[in-house]
Amino acid sequence: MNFFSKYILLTAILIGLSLSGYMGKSFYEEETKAIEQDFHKDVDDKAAALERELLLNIEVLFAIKGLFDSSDEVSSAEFNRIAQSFLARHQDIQALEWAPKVLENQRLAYVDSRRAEFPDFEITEVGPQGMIRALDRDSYFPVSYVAPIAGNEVVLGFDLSSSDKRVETLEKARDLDQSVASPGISLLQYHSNQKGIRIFVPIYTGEPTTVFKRRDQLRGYVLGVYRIGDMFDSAIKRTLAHGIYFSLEDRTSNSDSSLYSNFPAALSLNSSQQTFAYEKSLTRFSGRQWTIVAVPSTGYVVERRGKLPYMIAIFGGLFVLLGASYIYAILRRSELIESEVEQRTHDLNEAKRKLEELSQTDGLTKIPNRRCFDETLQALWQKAIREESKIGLMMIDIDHFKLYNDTYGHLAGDQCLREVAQALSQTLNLNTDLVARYGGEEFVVLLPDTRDCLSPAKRCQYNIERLGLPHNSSLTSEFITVSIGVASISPTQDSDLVDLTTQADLALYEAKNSGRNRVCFFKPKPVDISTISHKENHKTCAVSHQ
Ligand SMILES: Nc1nc2c(ncn2[C@@H]2O[C@H](COP(=O)(O)OP(=O)(O)OP(=O)(O)O)[C@@H](O)[C@H]2O)c(=O)[nH]1
Repeated sequence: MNFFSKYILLTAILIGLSLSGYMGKSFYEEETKAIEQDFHKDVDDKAAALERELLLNIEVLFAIKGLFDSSDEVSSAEFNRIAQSFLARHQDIQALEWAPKVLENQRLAYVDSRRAEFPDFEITEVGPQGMIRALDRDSYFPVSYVAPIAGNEVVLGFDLSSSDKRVETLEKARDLDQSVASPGISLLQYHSNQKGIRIFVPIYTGEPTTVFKRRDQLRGYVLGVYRIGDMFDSAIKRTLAHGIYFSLEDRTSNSDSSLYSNFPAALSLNSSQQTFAYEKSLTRFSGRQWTIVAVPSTGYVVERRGKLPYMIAIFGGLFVLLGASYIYAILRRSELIESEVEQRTHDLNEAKRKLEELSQTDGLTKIPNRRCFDETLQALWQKAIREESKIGLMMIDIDHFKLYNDTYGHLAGDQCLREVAQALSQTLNLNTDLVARYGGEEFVVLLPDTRDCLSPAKRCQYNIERLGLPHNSSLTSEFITVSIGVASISPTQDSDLVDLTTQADLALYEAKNSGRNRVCFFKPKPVDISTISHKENHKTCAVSHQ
C-alpha cells in the first residue's frame, strides 16, 4: 500500500471518527438542552405551587380579618372556631393568633380580663433567661388568642412590640393596611425545629383611609405563623417531578437568608449538576422576595439521559473502522494482484530475454551465433557510415577438420570447436570485438573501428595453434591450426555490406589455397604480396581483388 493511499485512508478514518464524535456530541447537547428545559419546567411548576400555597395561607389571615371587621368584640371561642377550621385544612400553619393593641393604662385591666380564661396570663417578652414580664411601655400587642393552644402556650401574652425589628414590621403593616411578612424566624419557642415566617394583617376600627387614621384606629393584628419547610413540602407534593434539590432564599434585603433547603449535607455538586443549576424568583408577596435555587440530583439527569448519543458515537466510529478495514482489504488485495502481475511480467521479460539470448547464441560453443553476427554487422555498418570509421572482419576456418572428426570422432570434434571458440574469445577484446560461430567449423570476428586487423588475426592464429590440440591426421601441422581471411572496409552509402564478407571469404579462400595455417588479408587493388611474420611458422598473405 503506497504512502498516498495510506494517507488518504488514515485521513478518511480520522474525519469519519471526528464526525461520529461530533454527531454524538451534538445529540448529547440537544439532549442536555431538553433535560434543562424539563428541569426548568419542573422547578417553575414547584415555584407556582409554592406561590399558590403562600396565597392560600395569606387568604386565611384575610378570612380571619373579615371576622374582626364584622364584629367589634370577637370572643376567644369565635376565634378558635374559625381558626381550627383553617388549621384542619392547612397543615403548614404553626399558629393563628390575635394580638390586640393594649395601652399602658389598660394593661392591668386587660391582664385581669384574660386571666378569667388563663389564670397565669401575663404580658411577656423574651428576657436573658427566658420569658419575663414585659417591661413598661406606651402600648403592647400581646398575643391574646392562639390556635392551636397545644404546643404554643408559651406565646400566649407575648408582646409583639417587644422587639424593635418586629415593631418596624408591625408599623409597616399598619401604615400600608397590608399584610407584611417577617424575615425567616426560628420557631424553637413553638417547639418546631424548622424556620418559619410570621405574616401580620392589621385590624382597624372602621375603615381608615389615611396613615394617620390607620395609626389612630388600629385595633391589633391577626397573624399567622407558618412552618416554611412544611409549606414547601406540601407545595412540592402537588407536583410530579422528584429528584430535585431545592433551597429557598429570602432575598428581600441585600443579604441572603436561607429559609429552607433539602440539599443533602455532604452533597458536592458535579459539573453536570452545576450546569443545570437554576434560580426562580417567586412573585413578591407581603413585602418579601423569595427565590428558589434548584439543582437536579444525579438520578434526575441519569433518568432522562438516553443512550442515543453514545450509540451514534460508538456505532458511527465502528462503521467508519469497518468501512476503512474493508477498503484496506480491497487495497491490499489489489496491491497483491499488482505485485503478482509485476512478478509475472518480470518472469516473462526474463524468459523473453533468455529466449533472445538463446536465439543469439550458438548452442555448442556458447558464443554468439550467425544471426547475432548478421545483426551486429548490420548495426556496425550503419554506425561506421555515420562515423566514417572502418570495420574489420576475420573469417576463421579450422584446417582439415573433417579429418579431425574422422580421426577423433564427432564428439571430440565438438570439444575442439568449443576450445577454439574459447581461445578466440580470450584472445580478443569482447568489449569491442564480436566473436561468433559462422557455421560448421568456421568462425567470424568483427573488429569495429580497427585500423590494424592483421595483428589480432595473427594472435588468433597463434593462440589456437598454441592450444596444442593434437591433429595427427592433419596435412598441415601435428596440432589444430586455422586459416584466417581478413578484410577491412570504410563503408559509405554506396558500398554493400556483402562486399566485406565476400572479401574476407576470398582472403580465407586464398589462405586455404596457399597452404593453410595462415592469415590472408584482402587488398582492394593489386599489391605486392608482403609477408609480415609474427612468428616464423605463421604465414601471412595478401589477396588482391581481380
Ligand atoms: N564435430 C563437428 N563437426 C562439424 C560440425 N560442423 C561441421 N563439422 C564438420 O566439419 C567438417 C568440415 O569439412 P570441410 O568443409 O571439408 O573442411 P575441412 O575438412 O576442414 O578442410 P579444409 O577446410 O579445407 O581444411 C565436416 O566434416 C563437418 O561434418 C560440428 O558442429 N561438429
